[in-house]
Amino acid sequence: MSSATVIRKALTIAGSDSGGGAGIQADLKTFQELGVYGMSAVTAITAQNTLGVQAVYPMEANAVAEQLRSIGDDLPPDAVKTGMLAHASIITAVADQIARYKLPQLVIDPVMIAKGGTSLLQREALSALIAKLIPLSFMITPNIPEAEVLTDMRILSLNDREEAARRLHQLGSKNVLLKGGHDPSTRDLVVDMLYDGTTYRYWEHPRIDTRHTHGTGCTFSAAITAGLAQGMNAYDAVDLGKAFIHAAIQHSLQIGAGHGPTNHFAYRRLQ
Ligand SMILES: Nc1ncnc2c1ncn2[C@@H]1O[C@H](COP(=O)(O)OP(=O)(O)OP(=O)(O)O)[C@@H](O)[C@H]1O
Ligand SMILES: Cc1ncc(COP(=O)(O)O)c(N)n1
Repeated sequence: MSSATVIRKALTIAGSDSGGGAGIQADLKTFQELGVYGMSAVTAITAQNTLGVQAVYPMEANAVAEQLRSIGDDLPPDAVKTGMLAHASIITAVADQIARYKLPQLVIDPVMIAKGGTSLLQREALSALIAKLIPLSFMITPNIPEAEVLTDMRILSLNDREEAARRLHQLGSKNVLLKGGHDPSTRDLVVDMLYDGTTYRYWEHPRIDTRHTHGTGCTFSAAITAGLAQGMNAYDAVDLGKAFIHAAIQHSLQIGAGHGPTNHFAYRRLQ
């Protein structure tokens, strides 16, 4: 690498997954695979493996703020993503530091519940997410259940999705990416939708028949963040994210006795 090479930097603000398939670990692996320097602010430590979440230890909000100050003072990122935020106090600290350092290109993955059912966000934290963080975001990437909670509506059809995307856009996110992994109505396909306030764009992929999908949402939003850090627009970053997550699910890893992780090596090996 020549000394003139520009190093793009991406920051993840998320929980640690000891099993390495989701959270901070998935994000940093994804940044690395996509050629972006990865940084992290840890919001919670989870004891977790492919069988589920055994314990959750949220950080103190001030510990999260201090990590963000260390990064903001010296290593300004080109794009930022949030994952598990656990508590309202952590959300407030994150929003304050993002505003203070004017951190750009914020992608919010509004993580609420782990695949096994463990809550990763206190119910009372929702109003802080909506009032403080979403208005700062460049993109929000809810799955269908998360979008239902944030918009207070049922999403049963593609028309409902468009209505939910409009409501999320009104909350202040410039781009809304509604993920279709949890939509049973599309059966053999997974359909993701991006709304920028004007246009709805769709990505359709064959649904891969696997139970090894631990960390799909984290990995996908990290790949989008890596694309944004490299200067891509919203559409191109989502396109990159889709290619990355599809390859990672197609070649997902059968490790552990439960739901294995996606394969972060797969995209680059296929290039
Ligand atoms: N079985 C599958 N086959 C192909 N693509 C999938 C499959 N499941 C999910 N995806 C894709 O993976 C990405 C993440 O989608 P998903 O809806 O699972 O997010 P998520 O529920 O937030 O993930 P997580 O449960 O890890 O938080 C989306 O682009 C979605 O279309
Ligand atoms: C620290 C952390 N962050 C996010 C998830 C969501 O991932 P999944 O829904 O695949 O369990 C998780 N399980 N753990």
